Amino acid sequence: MTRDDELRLLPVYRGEQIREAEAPLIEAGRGAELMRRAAYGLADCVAKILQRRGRVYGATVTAMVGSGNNGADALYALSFLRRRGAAVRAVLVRGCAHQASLAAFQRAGGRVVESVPEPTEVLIDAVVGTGFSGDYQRPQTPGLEAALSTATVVACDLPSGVDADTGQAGDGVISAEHTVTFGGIKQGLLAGAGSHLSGQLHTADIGLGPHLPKTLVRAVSPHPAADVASAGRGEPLRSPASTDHKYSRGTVGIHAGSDQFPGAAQLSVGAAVATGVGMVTLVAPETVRAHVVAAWPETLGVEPDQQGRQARTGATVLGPGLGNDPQRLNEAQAALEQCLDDGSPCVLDASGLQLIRHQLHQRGGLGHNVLITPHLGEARRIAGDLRDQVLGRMLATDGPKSDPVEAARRLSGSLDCFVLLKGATTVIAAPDAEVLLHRAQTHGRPGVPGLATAGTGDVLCGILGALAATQQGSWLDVAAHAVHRHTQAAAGLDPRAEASFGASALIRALSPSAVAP
Ligand SMILES: NC(=O)C1=CN([C@@H]2O[C@H](COP(=O)(O)OP(=O)(O)OC[C@H]3O[C@@H](n4cnc5c(N)ncnc54)[C@H](OP(=O)(O)O)[C@@H]3O)[C@@H](O)[C@H]2O)[C@@H](O)CC1
Ligand SMILES: Nc1ncnc2c1ncn2[C@@H]1O[C@H](COP(=O)(O)OP(=O)(O)O)[C@@H](O)[C@H]1O
Repeated sequence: MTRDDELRLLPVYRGEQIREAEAPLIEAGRGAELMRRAAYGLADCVAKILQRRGRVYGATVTAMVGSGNNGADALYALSFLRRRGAAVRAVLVRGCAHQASLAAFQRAGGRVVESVPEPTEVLIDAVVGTGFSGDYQRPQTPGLEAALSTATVVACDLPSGVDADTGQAGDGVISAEHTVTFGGIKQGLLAGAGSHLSGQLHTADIGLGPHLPKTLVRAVSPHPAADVASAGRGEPLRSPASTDHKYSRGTVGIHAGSDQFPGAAQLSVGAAVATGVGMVTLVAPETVRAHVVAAWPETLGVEPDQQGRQARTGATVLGPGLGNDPQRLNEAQAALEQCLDDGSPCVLDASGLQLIRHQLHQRGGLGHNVLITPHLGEARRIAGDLRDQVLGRMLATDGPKSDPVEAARRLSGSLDCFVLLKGATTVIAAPDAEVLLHRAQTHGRPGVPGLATAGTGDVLCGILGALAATQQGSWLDVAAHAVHRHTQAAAGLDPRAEASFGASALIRALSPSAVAP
């Protein structure tokens, strides 16, 4: 287990990087050893699932086996399971299979079948792994659909038909409850559709460690693969010193809310207060301030035209609920320019993202003190402003070029700022091409769907502002902690992922002792 203020960072690879790492070992004649280790890892995971369901001896395990090495891993895994007394079956989806593994499977007592037998307790999906290309059609094997409603599905390396790099997947891909991935976590298991199709992730160490390249992409954990030997630790959060006063602890200024959207200010301010910060200043019109200060009396309210006379805050949040009021946007523009001049951390969210276009004209980019936090739709609008069609295609939800990881990286490079692309997996990209992926999950399983509700982005802004004001790390570390806290609070509120809470409940979950609005 990690401490709350500490994050595990796990390396994440593209399929090609794993293949390159395997190549010297295969050339040295160690391909069979890699495969045995992969198969052992898969069999071990399946055996644990069977033990939880009852017992391994006598259980039925069926694999959908393709003609490449991915299918071979499954055939060897079935041979291991046969030795522990399981009844093992293989459907040869392409009519043929890797010869040595098929021979071993049959020697062990496994049976090749034409349909998925009933009952099948665990179904292994091993049609295609990193060798996948083109379109994927789900096998039309008799009994498969029936088995999918009762069996636990375990994907071998990655669900068949998921792109190992982008996570893109067609309709036919079978959703796995578990994926046992070999050598290192593939990007496609955490991005795009792959992030929810892959289920709970397990990493089998097949000895590639010294051959794996340094990767610029890492996953923010905890998740069950946190036992990966190469896991690193993120910067821990700094607690306030006993000698701190409110100014030295860190102050955040939030430009949020309008007559149309006063609630956004309340959510951002409340989240900043609950996260913990020396002082929260809200820059907003009187009607909004009255509303927010009634809920959070510790807030310092400032009239927008007085903002220049206030002491500067350590971090600034610009955007939640500002709407399209030109005056409010001009005020936010002035605050942004001040941040760009003094280099203090600044978050641009929601309406604040409209300020980007002007800055591009003026300065050609934003700067490394700025973090923008678009969701996919907002990122597509920015791609339009940039007239970047390639980026637009990468940001399509399910188009052939959809690639959220590369999209966030490209946006970060174009704007010369940090990018936090929100979604079920949040992608945090730095201008130097480093990327952190945070898959929202509950007990290791993908999905905190309760976050899909209006106002949770405003809460995230408040957390980001408070952490930026009180921490010294780079935006990459601060944003990872913020997204993690946000998701943990939601998962804690909603352990069964029933999506039954509103954004204001998240604030109380961040700090139960914060005054309830
Ligand atoms: N290298 C190693 O030693 C190690 C590799 N390891 C394992 O190997 C996996 C990679 O194995 P791989 O390279 O054999 O590719 P793989 O994923 O089995 O796919 C090739 C097969 O898929 C088929 N196919 C392709 N596209 C398709 C489609 N659209 N729809 C349907 N089928 C399609 C293609 O058929 P074809 O089109 O050529 O007839 C071919 O038969 C990797 O994920 C890991 O599990 C581990 O054991 C560690 C050691
Ligand atoms: N299905 C989901 N699973 C996990 N997190 C989600 C999901 N949908 C949305 N989120 C998270 O919820 C937040 C929503 O932010 P945003 O769309 O800006 O909301 P709003 O503008 O209404 O406050 C983001 O942090 C996003 O990552």
